[in-house]
Amino acid sequence: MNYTADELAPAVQEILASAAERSGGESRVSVEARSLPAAFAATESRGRVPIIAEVKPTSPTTEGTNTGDPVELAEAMVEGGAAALSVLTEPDHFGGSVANLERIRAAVDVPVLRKDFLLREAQLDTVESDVVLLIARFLGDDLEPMVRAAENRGFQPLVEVHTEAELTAAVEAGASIIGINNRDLGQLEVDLGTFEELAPKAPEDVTLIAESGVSTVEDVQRMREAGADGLLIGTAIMDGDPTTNTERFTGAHNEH
Ligand SMILES: O=C(O)c1ccccc1NCC(=O)[C@H](O)[C@H](O)COP(=O)(O)O
Repeated sequence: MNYTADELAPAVQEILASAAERSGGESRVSVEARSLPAAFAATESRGRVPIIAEVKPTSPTTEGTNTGDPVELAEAMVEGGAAALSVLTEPDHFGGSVANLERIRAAVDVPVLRKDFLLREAQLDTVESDVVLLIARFLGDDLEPMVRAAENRGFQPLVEVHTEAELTAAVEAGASIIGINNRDLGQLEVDLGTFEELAPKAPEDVTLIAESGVSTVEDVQRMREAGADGLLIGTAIMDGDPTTNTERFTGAHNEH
């Protein structure tokens, strides 16, 4: 692993402790993934900003829980023009579930990202998705084998980074989709400057995603100007009407 527990906020320590306890799937999955880069390209060709809209019922930094039907929320985001969806499967701190992901993926035709804290190869076998999140900070030396294990099952791995060292590790692990998280998972502070600082250091041919803390159209424009091919937005889409919110972000003036 790439961290020591006392560097992490208590909520993150709890998230990782419960992730370590969760079992894997009973048999190896094999996925025919819907392409995330192709979905981004299709959205760009319509003059819209590629947004991965997140079905995020709650989180350690969100007040209350959105009890809306996850499939209805997901369909509303697709209606608003989301290029792809992110679905929390973490059950203990984000109100997510594997069942939510299965139902949503069956109901929509855009790529679906599984958002969880995966620590072991067997946990990849819990459910099918098109894209799977691998967090560099928590995988450390296991990152490269997890990237290979995900690809061997047909998943597109999205490797999440927050520092230059993690970005280097993601590139060395062969990641072709990299998410720069503006939220520091150590202390849960958000700074959009993180993406602006790291994006120029990423290889040109990587699909680059700005994650977390985006709440206004100006934030979308800022991330696009800094080089984001797409943005992952949770709270600001879940808070209010998901269709209107997604439409607003996908329609942010496209400077990219
Ligand atoms: O969102 C949290 O509170 C959180 C706390 C601890 C670990 C991870 C957390 N979020 C994970 C995410 O990556 C976000 O859900 C995602 O990037 C969307 O962020 P936002 O648009 O700020 O809701």
